[in-house]
Amino acid sequence: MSESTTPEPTAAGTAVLGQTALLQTGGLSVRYGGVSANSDVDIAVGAGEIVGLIGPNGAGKTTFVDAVTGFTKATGTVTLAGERLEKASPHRRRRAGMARTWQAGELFTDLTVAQNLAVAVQPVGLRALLSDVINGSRPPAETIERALDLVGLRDAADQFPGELTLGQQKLVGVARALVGGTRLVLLDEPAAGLDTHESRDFGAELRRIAATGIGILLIDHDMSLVLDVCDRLYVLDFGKVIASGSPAAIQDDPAVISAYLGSPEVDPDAGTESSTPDAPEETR
Ligand SMILES: Nc1ncnc2c1ncn2[C@@H]1O[C@H](COP(=O)(O)OP(=O)(O)OP(=O)(O)O)[C@@H](O)[C@H]1O
Repeated sequence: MSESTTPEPTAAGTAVLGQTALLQTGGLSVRYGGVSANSDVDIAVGAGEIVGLIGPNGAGKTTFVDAVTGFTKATGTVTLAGERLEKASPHRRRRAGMARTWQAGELFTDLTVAQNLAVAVQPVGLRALLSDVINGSRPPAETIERALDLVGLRDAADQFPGELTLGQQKLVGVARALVGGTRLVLLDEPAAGLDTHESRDFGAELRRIAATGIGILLIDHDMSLVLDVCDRLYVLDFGKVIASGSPAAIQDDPAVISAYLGSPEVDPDAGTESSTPDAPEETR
């Protein structure tokens, strides 16, 4: 039982969503020694919404995912569908319906797609191991099929990752996080390495997943994917949210252009170190 059952959605979260958020963080903060990796981060994701989290390298995006999913020590609140989870273990948060992908989320090349998903949901611990030995290892077939359905890859269940396109392999990575009643998925650079065409297809699949009611938090440096597919964006810089809003509003926000969109990483023509506050169009 959590100590408090009262969610405390921030004004920002409720105002934007006009509904109770699926995920709501309140004042989430993480310190690594002298570094404030996340500082009072309030982020909301609604059911069926794709929310982007962008920012320069080292801004604290992965730290935020680690803090929400319980993989790093944080202060502040994490509420999923009204349930306070900031004190819960990563395992309990997973069971409550939140799942994540990892930046280096490679698939097992000698396992089939279905087996890659089954491995991801194998329960851990001695009791689970004993039950596996007694009952035989039976992957939950319907759950796996459903997750593959969500990413449009049901027919690929018996194929090996090497037989799939890179875009399909990335979707298998997403499917692994969708197994077993996931309501909110946090995707950490899931489209890394995809070309423009693959990235567009990948974005279309994300939209299909969100249309089923799953909330998605998307971290990616591929700005055309993020601007195209997200309903709303948050921008982190030095661990703090410096802006939030629609993709159109974010593209025109001078603070964002200065901190991120005007950087050479996104716009190689924008110069070296300095930002280009006057040139938001060039960042598209
Ligand atoms: N385990 C850790 N121990 C100490 N410092 C860390 C740790 N993880 C991250 N940091 C620091 O916290 C800050 C935020 O890092 P984080 O990886 O969250 O940024 P990011 O926005 O995800 O970056 P990128 O876009 O490069 O993935 C950085 O200064 C980083 O060096």
